[in-house]
Amino acid sequence: YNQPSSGRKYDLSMFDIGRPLGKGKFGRVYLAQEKSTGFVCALKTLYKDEIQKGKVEKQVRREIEIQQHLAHQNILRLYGYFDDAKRIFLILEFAGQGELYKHLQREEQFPEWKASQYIAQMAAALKYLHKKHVMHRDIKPENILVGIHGEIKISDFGWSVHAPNNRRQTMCGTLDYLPPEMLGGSKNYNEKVDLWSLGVLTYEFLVGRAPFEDTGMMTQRRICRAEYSIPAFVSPEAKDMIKKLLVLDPEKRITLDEIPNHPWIKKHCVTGERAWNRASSFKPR
Ligand SMILES: Cc1nn(C)cc1-c1nc2c(-c3cnn(Cc4cccc(C(=O)N5CCN(C)CC5)c4)c3)c(Cl)cnc2[nH]1
Repeated sequence: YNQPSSGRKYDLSMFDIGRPLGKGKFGRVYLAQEKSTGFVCALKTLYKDEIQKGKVEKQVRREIEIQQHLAHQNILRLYGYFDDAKRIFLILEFAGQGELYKHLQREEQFPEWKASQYIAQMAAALKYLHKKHVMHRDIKPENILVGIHGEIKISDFGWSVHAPNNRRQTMCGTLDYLPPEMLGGSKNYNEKVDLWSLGVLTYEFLVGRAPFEDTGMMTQRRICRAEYSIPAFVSPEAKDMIKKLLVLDPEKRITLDEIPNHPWIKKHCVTGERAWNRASSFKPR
């Protein structure tokens, strides 16, 4: 296929709309096929009145502006967008295995080899983002999709901004993933916020719940003190990785460059021959 390009002008009549794939706060996502090329994509519809009511025009504009200029295998592509009287349409990459949080709910916990490969892919995507001085700021399972080959793809750039950021953000949704430096509305933080969230994500992949999960105020207090415990079934290498990400001082967190060489990543990283064997012996569950 030749994929849609952001230079072209699109309208709804150019797509055959398929089944709904999911829904979010401001609209739904549909499976769609671009008629002239047969290209399969995900069409995300956002209702303009909902966006105005939710006062998130700036966020949507930023999501489009940022995601449109990104091209990485672990970041969901935004090929283009168009609008009609009532709706904005985002032409997104179709992720063949859907939403990661549903996989995590079904499996409860991921085996260490799978969690390790997911975190290696997240680190590669974040390294690409940070090189462009973009910080995501909302890394969590609900914002990650799974591609047809089981690779993960960061989606939903509604909270991403260009770093460094000194704008106050009203937070909604769970506090579980917020780093200490973003709590209490402090303004000056940088890309290292994504490293803390990567630590929370690693913990949740392996344990099946977030490390600071608690009632409102208690969650904030436990985050600010980095108060969490890791169950005994978690391997020493994985424990070490979590400990090196969930560090209060952003400057003391393990860096994205160091992650690929960490024992927990090297132990499960599958490349070359072994990757081929694993893939060819794959038996669907
Ligand atoms: C389902 C499914 N099954 N299979 C086999 C494949 C899929 C599939 N889904 C997608 C989806 C998809 C669909 N819904 N969603 C969830 C969704 C839908 C609409 C909006 C949101 C949303 O607002 N988000 C903001 C809040 N954060 C937390 C969250 C984001 C969020 C994403 C996309 Cl975008 C691309 N490819 C897909 N492939």
